[in-house]
Amino acid sequence: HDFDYFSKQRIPTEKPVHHIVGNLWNFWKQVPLVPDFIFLSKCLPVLRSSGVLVYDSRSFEGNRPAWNIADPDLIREIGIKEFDHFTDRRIFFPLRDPTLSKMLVLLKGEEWKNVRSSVSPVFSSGKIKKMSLLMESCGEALVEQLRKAIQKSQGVVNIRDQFGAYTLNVIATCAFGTKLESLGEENDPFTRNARKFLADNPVAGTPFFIIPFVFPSLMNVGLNVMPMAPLYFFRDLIRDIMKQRKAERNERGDALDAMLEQAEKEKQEGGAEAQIVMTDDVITAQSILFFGAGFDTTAAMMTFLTYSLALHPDIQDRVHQEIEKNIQEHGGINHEMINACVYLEQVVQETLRLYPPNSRLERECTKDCIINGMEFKKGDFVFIPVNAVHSSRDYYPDPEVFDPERFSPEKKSSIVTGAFIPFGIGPRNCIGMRFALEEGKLALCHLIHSFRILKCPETPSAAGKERTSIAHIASDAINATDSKDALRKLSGKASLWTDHLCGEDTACLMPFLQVQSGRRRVDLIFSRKGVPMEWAAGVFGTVPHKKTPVKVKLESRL
Ligand code: HEM
Repeated sequence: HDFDYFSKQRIPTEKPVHHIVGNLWNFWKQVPLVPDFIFLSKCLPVLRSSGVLVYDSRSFEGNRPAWNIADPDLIREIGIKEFDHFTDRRIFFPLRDPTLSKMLVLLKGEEWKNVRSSVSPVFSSGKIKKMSLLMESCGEALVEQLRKAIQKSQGVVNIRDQFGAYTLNVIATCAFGTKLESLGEENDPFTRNARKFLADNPVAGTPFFIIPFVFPSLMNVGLNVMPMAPLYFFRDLIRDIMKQRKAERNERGDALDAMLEQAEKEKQEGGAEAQIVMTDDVITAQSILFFGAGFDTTAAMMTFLTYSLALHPDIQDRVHQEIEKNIQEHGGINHEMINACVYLEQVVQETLRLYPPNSRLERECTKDCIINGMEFKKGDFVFIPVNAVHSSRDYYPDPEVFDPERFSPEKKSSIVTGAFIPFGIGPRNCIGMRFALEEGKLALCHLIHSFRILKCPETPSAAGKERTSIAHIASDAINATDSKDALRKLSGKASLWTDHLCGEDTACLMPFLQVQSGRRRVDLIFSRKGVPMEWAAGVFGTVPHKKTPVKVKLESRL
């Protein structure tokens, strides 16, 4: 491997920490990575001028070079214009099961392209409208569930859990064609397996977790760090439901129906077995994937939106008024009604900007190419730090402020393409975006129509402030005279990842520290300083988690 790969292109590079595993060693051992801070402070001016931060990720990702791209122009080049050179993502955990390995996220090249275009019609606006009818009952069930919950706790609820149960119910209904009678009931096999499937990977935080990063080939020869039992449970469940569906031919209007319909269409159009993309295996794998990809992300969006409304009663009042007006006009909470809520859409967008559920986009270079004078080689990784881009002053004035006006019809067009990427970018963006927005907005309309959301003593301190207070620590550290020592003290055992770094903005540095460092120790470091923490899922970034309750008070409006 050419360790001067980036320096030859006059791009600053981070020095590797360990010859084989690099910084991943630190990720596991949770040792301080002070040089990272110094490296980053050197990079900042470069980053500011070019919008690109690059480091030799020999240290992070085995011996593969990785680019960190924070500049919207380049993000557009890679995500859209030069997509043919960046079609794939790295596969963390290859699944050898012939069915499960067909999940979109595990596919590359032509196979991905074929499955993606076959699955896309499942999320067409017509199909979403049908699924919306199924979601409506889940929204009503959520309100019921919340009413029960507030009776027990003087109105104070952990909305994260509540929304988790709701998204589980929606997926059960819309992807698995089954209904959860009792939201999230623990002894129900579906819920039990779902929890296992969506829980922390037990291997995370142990040395085994770095294996797929450093020795990906071992994963291909049978080593597995994923708990497989729940995946097999869902695989078998879907197969049974599919058999039943085919036999009964009774249409429910869910994603499974849409996929079966697509399979039928391909059979009629293509004829030969070999031309059918939407096979039973592909359908089964996607159903499970929708579950994994859509559960935490959507619950996060809903959690942070509700939380933001608790902190901003004026914004809440405006959303509420709009909802009531549209309920009147459209005869209830439904697909047409939520689409008429323009301000709600702004609030959703701003939530996704300030709290993007996926903090990193990833691409793998599939063909050598030169973009803006930079040489990308086949096999290079490209990382796009979503949170960093969304928190950059260059694209958002006062980025730490929750301000839905940024997305008003008048101002929206001035947002730079490539600087708002909560659902990714280009042909490999989130296939479930419309689904997520529909399910999220439906439930939020039910929630806001039925309850007033209030801040209470249990509510974590303001999200905006949280960032600011963390930013203070960061700027103290960066301005400290003996920076090395100050940083050592500050960082404790934190290792640094670049996902949340942007420009010279120290405020952005810290969420990245907060989020992307080994979780246990960072929790510790910040909680000792009285700084509230979001739960951090190691390399995967911030995802809402039951370990960090977000409590608000709900007061019935009806
Ligand atoms: C607020 C909720 C959600 C957010 C913020 C979100 C975000 C994302 C992001 C950032 C990506 C990567 C895109 C890229 O690399 O350019 C992605 C991919 C994906 N998402 Fe979502 N997602 C959400 C909900 C959902 C839902 C509900 C589903 C399914 C029903 C879903 C299914 C997928 C799938 C299958 C992919 C992989 C697409 C591919 O590789 O072709 N997501 N999502």
